[in-house]
Amino acid sequence: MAPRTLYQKIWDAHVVSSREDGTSLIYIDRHLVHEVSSAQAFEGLRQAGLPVRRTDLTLAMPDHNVPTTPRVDAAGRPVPVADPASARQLAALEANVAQFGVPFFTATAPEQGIVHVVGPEQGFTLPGCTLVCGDSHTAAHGALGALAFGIGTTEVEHVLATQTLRMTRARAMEVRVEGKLGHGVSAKDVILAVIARIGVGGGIGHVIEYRGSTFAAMSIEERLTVANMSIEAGARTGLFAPDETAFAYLKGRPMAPKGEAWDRAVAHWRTLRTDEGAVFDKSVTIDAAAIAPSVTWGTNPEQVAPVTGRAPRLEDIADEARRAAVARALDYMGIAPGQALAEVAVDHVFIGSCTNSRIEDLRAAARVVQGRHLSDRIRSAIVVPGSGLVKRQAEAEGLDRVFVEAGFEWREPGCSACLGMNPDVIPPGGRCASTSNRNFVGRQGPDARTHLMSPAMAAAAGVAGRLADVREFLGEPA
Ligand SMILES: CC(C)[C@H](C(=O)O)[C@@H](O)C(=O)O
Ligand code: SF4
Repeated sequence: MAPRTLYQKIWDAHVVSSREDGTSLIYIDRHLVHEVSSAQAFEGLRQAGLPVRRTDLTLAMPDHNVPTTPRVDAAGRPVPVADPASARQLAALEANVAQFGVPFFTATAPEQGIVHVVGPEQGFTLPGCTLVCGDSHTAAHGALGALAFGIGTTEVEHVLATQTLRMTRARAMEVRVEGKLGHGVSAKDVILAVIARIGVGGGIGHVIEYRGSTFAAMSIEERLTVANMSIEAGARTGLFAPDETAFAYLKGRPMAPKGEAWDRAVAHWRTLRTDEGAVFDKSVTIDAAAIAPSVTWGTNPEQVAPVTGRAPRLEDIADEARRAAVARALDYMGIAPGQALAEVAVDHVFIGSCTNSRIEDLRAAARVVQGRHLSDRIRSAIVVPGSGLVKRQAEAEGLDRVFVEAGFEWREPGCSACLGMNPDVIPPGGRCASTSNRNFVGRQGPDARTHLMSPAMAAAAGVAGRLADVREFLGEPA
């Protein structure tokens, strides 16, 4: 057989049938469900009189709309959700999972959290599986070697009913990063550098495989950050070949295989790598040493620069359309062309989202704020763990105290200020140092301004009251 990429191998293993028109029916091994993209899908099943075909391969939880303030009162009673639209959507999910028998973590379950944090954490996400969710950041699960796609509500219904999905084959792209990352440089800086290089359309039509020594040295949590943002480069999804790091991460997780089944699974997972000589349709290589702690200055994730740098000067941009787009972005962001980024004052901090709300993210942020306090300029600063288990772990390590003593609020798990679908909204004109993945116009609230960065950088921005270089807050490199 001709040498194949990892993507081809997982795809080939899941084709149920192929059509002349180039589409294939793909078997889906795992389906994550949240409240925003599932209501119509369940309604469709109801109308067609269909059950959920494989409830055992489906897992649901609320994440987008749940408030991140306490969910039970002092007497242990659930606190009602104030926003009527959110309350309706959350109630609909609860009713649907009950009617169709779908496994469910309620808003007060210790395991509840953002689907993309909970899936890997529970061992629901496994190497070589196909995984879907009605959510664009499903690409995250590629960190464990799952072929993971964000899908629309109609497709959610199709998967619920049939456990299959009709898809066209993508092209394969290789993104290589080689070498050791510099002091204070995180996985978030790496994926922002990748997007800066290939552009927000650079991955269109492709599945990205992340390769090279820098990625091989990353933990699963760091890989989750990288794979998560594949979609921000336009890619269909992102993938890492599962390795010893992935197996060690998964071993003993509640939903991972056990005993002999584990040994068989690992033996299979070891075959899941791109063969020598397999050809990628596109390939880029980035030198790890060239990546700096970075912040976005604009309104898409490719508009990013080292924090020591400046916003672009319009006269340096030859292309007229690009110049106009940059001018519009800077105008929205309230940043002058050529302005030094470290001069930009910040008034909100958000540490959370499926990109950066895992335990390692919280540790990295806590390391920066330990013994320090938020600047007087900061109007709101929240830390939102990605799941109840992350929250509990952080509390066991005393990280909640570190954040609270520094002036942060310590919250319940959910999507929170990543997008304005719940009470955690940045006010108009507010400027937020955010560990999320999208800095689009109005993403965190109408007229709110978002600067994407790593957890350590967001912590540094909170302490400084401006965009700040985390290296000034860390000790000398070890
Ligand atoms: C609400 C949901 C469907 C949406 C998505 O598809 O990604 C959200 O998670 C986002 O990040 O914008
Ligand atoms: S945390 Fe943000 S990006 Fe992730 S699923 Fe929620 S809203 Fe989407």
